[in-house]
Amino acid sequence: QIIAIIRLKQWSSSIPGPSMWEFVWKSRKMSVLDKLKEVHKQYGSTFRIWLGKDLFVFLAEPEDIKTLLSSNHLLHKSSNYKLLDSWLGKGLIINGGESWRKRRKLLTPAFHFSILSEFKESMEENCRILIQHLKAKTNGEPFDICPYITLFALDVIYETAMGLKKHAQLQSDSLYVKTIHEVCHIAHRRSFSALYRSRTLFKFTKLGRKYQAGVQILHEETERVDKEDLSGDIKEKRRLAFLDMLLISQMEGMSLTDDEIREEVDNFMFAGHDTVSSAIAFTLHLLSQHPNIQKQAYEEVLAAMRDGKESMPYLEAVIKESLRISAIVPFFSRQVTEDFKVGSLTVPKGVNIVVLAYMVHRDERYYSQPEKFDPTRFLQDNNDSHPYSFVPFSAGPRNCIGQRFAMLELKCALSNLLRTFEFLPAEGLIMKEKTFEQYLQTSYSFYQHLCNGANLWSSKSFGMHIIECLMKTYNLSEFVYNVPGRIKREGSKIKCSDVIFPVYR
Ligand code: HEM
Repeated sequence: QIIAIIRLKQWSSSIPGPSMWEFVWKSRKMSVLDKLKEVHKQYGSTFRIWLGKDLFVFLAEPEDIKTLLSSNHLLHKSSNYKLLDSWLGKGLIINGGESWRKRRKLLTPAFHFSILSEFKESMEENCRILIQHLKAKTNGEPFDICPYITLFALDVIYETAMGLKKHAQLQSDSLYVKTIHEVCHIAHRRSFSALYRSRTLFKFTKLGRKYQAGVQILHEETERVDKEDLSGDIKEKRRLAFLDMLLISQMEGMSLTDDEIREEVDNFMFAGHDTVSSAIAFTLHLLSQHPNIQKQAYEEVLAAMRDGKESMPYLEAVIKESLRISAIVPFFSRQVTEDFKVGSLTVPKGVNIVVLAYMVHRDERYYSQPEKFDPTRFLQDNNDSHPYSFVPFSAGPRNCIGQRFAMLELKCALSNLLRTFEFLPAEGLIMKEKTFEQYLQTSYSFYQHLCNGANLWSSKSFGMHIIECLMKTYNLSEFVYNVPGRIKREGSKIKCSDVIFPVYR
């Protein structure tokens, strides 16, 4: 292995990129995405970063991305994904090669559009619950809408994956709901920490033990539903779910074992809730900042309801533009298992290649004023665009299997929410990305001290009080906050992910 690493070191010396020290040290002070943006600016659209013994080559050129994603040979995920294997096993997300191909073939019919319509009822019903909760909060005070949306998305995926109602929205203190949040947070933290990335060391840390205990709780829940489903014990059950389809295929002699089925359901639970809830939150956030766009979307939603039409092209463009700017999955990667030619590079076995969707979506050749939120980009026929300059769901054989499901859920949630509420930005807060991330780093302990047990955004006056204190302490002339989903500090009560002020229409 040492010889292989030395060879890769030699090969990578001709590719520009920062040293690991420079990257890790500097990204301590800013978000990883901002750091990648900076590296991209400095070194160009192909650059490399060594993280420990792993070499990552980043691509942000649509033509290179096309070569990579459309390959039928490059089907293995990078070493990064292994951090999740104790939870997700050999499910679709991290599995590779022939084993992945077999499972993907089995699971694809479960996402056929005729089956997806079965899930619409569950989405609508959960939207009604979400709206009831938000109505109760619209008393003139700004509040963080994110936790409500997360619970909504969790209920939808739980119901559609397992066929049962979780009622996360009604019982947010349930063990399963808490655990899934905790495990997601730990997995996120782990991927950016040199200490926690080591499997052996992680196991012995407090966080590692917490993670393992959480994974066990999640596995037990999926196994319980799986067994009950097999024995026909579930009284409450009434909807067809992904799990049923997997069980039917098992009965019909397809070769998925009980454990494999459990793994796939865990994968849907993971891939299907945080992505969708972040996308809804981002979109509402952007709409709250752009009242004219919100108005146009609202009018289209009303007209569609009046005319009994399903099609809402403007709302769809809003969603796409939001997915472009936010890039909910900002990068994803593959491991090269045999020499692979991409652009002018012949990438040797063992290298991880990363698609930097976040930067591709900001390529000025395809998106003029890329930071501007402008849904009309997706309404015009743009012959100059490149099909691989928009890859929120990835593309090619390993694209997102849940893409249609996600779009259906996004349209359902956003049309219902827009029909009922107007979303306003919280007063006094200006959105700027970078500064706040840097700012959080420096003021973390101060936040902990101030927030001490309270939800930062639970009341406007408390939020404003904290902001004033921070501004005074750090001698700042303006307070800025990040886009939703980017900043979620664990352990503290900081929740600046989405401060939106909904007004009941
Ligand atoms: C806005 C919402 C979503 C976004 C932006 C999104 C994005 C993505 C992306 C970029 C990938 C490729 C990741 C990679 O190559 O590492 C992916 C894969 C995947 N997604 Fe999604 N996703 C969304 C929602 C969903 C939903 C709702 C489900 C399930 C119901 C789902 C299930 C999966 C699965 C199972 C994979 C792995 C597919 C494979 O490798 O064969 N996703 N998603």
